[in-house]
Amino acid sequence: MHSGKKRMWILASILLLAVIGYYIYLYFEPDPQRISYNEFIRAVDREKVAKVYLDDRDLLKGEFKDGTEFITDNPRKEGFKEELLKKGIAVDEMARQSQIRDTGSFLITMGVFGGFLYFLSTKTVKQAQGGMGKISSISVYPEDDKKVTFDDVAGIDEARESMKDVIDFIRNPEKYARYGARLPRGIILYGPPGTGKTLLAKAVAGEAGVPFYAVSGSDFVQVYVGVGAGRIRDLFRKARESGKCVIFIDEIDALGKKRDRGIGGGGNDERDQTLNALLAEMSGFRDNEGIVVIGATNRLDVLDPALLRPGRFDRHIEVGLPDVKGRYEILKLHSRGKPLSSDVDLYKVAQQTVYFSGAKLENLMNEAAILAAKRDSGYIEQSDIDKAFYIVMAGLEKKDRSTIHRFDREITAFHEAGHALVTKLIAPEHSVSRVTIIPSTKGMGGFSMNIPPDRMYYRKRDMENSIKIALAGRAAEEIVFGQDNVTTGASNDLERATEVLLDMVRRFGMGKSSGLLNYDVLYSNGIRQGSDEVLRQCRETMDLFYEEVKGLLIRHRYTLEAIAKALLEKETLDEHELDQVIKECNKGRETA
Ligand SMILES: Nc1ncnc2c1ncn2[C@@H]1O[C@H](COP(=O)(O)OP(=O)(O)OP(=O)(O)O)[C@@H](O)[C@H]1O
Ligand SMILES: [Zn+2]
Repeated sequence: MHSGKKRMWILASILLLAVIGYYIYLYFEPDPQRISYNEFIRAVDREKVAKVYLDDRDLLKGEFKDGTEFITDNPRKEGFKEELLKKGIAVDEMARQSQIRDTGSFLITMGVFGGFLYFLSTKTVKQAQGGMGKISSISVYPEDDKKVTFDDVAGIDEARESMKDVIDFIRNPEKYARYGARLPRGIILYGPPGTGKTLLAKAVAGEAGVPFYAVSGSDFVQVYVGVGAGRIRDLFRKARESGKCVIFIDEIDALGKKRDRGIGGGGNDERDQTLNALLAEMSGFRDNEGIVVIGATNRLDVLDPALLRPGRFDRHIEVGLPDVKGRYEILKLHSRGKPLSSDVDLYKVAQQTVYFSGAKLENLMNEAAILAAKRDSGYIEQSDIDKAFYIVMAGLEKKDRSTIHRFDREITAFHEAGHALVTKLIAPEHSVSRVTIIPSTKGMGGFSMNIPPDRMYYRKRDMENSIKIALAGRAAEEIVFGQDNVTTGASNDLERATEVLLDMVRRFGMGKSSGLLNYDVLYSNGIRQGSDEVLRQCRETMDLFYEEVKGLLIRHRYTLEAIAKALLEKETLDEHELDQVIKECNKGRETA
């Protein structure tokens, strides 16, 4: 929006200047003298006329050989042009000035021209934002919205510290040159979406007080060979003109993906050219230039090694999901300027938002603020944050719950009860901070918030448990409602379970018969034979786990039903309430 407005203003100023300029020109230009047709004929005979502008209007304009202009009546007769030409007079049928003279048509011309300019600029900006236009140049503007500093970045302290050096490099490149230090030219920030990579890059520019140029890698991948490379050169030329600066390339994997070494790995010419252009531009920096290129990607391991070599993007900084303390800091930051009621405990919110990225946390506080504003009671309360939590997790709560089929509610209750109960039984170190059957517009029936303890490494057991917990929803459905009544509600669960299992077998050497090989490495070297074995192993293990979970739930069916019943009643259970239900059941069993 911002830059669009700016463009409009620039456009308007150009038009205004052009109109003013035109009138000044009119004012100073001597009026051509009006001569009669006879005078004109005489002048022609005496070979005084150099040029005639011919069209089919009443008057025609011409130039004498001494450069002065005249106007006379246009005879509009056939053969007139030929007569003139025979006498050595130039005839111009484009009717240059006479047309432009006409201010109306002049304005139209300018309008069209301006519109064209405007069209061009919007188009290129769209491209910079991820469009797929095919114009060879790319427009980048240093972003001039509110300056971002390190104060705007919270909860990712390590990444922030690493970036502090970079600011000093940009500010004092001479200092480092004096010591013969090679400056980092390229830095890769990698980590999950929404963790603040863009924010961090912006903050570096903000702190160093230099312009920030942002593009996306996908803008450079074009259909036509050579276009992307041209754009890279454009970008760097622009950046160099401004001296010191930060160039940010989001989604750098789009142009620097590993080349496929597998069967038929011909590669992609266009992408290679673009990548080569980027590398060439980067090695073209002088060390004291103070230009730093920051690339961002979700995965470091997919990048072409050529990109990561020394002298290129040789600094790799992880920007991970924030831990509890980090989440707390981010929540505090995004509560600035928001009136929080005294019942809000941000630390508790931080505890309940495991796996939330900075972007999600920002979103959470924003949704809470919107809810509070709708209520208009002066403060954001804990209940607003709770509601916002569901909105962020699963889209808006469905307004009209009465329309939900009773059967749906029941099956959801058992599904979620299954997840919760199996967690409590096999992985008591997890906390189950919420279980709910409140449906969402995104179609998720309900969910349970399952928080594994923060650990550096995960044991095989932990991974197996997370698979079993994921399978428990479907298992509960099957036990209670029968095999024919299981629902599609488990699709996310199965996806997650499959991912974990595949990782175990393929990457971590945890499969029973698949050995310690890393199958990703095998595949990327063109060895494909193992995949049947991996698949067989995965299926076998999954079936085994599923039977195990079913057995577990059958043995604890009484508790399962109790949890489901409590869910149907209250819709949401927190950890304490869940523990309470389970305890009651155990007591009942002992006395019975
Ligand atoms: N560490 C953080 N501290 C404060 N705010 C954050 C943080 N991380 C994310 N945010 C908020 O989320 C928004 C989006 O983050 P940003 O665009 O920087 O993420 P990203 O890692 O670049 O994501 P993507 O990989 O999707 O491009 C930021 O503008 C900010 O409001
Ligand atoms: Zn589930």
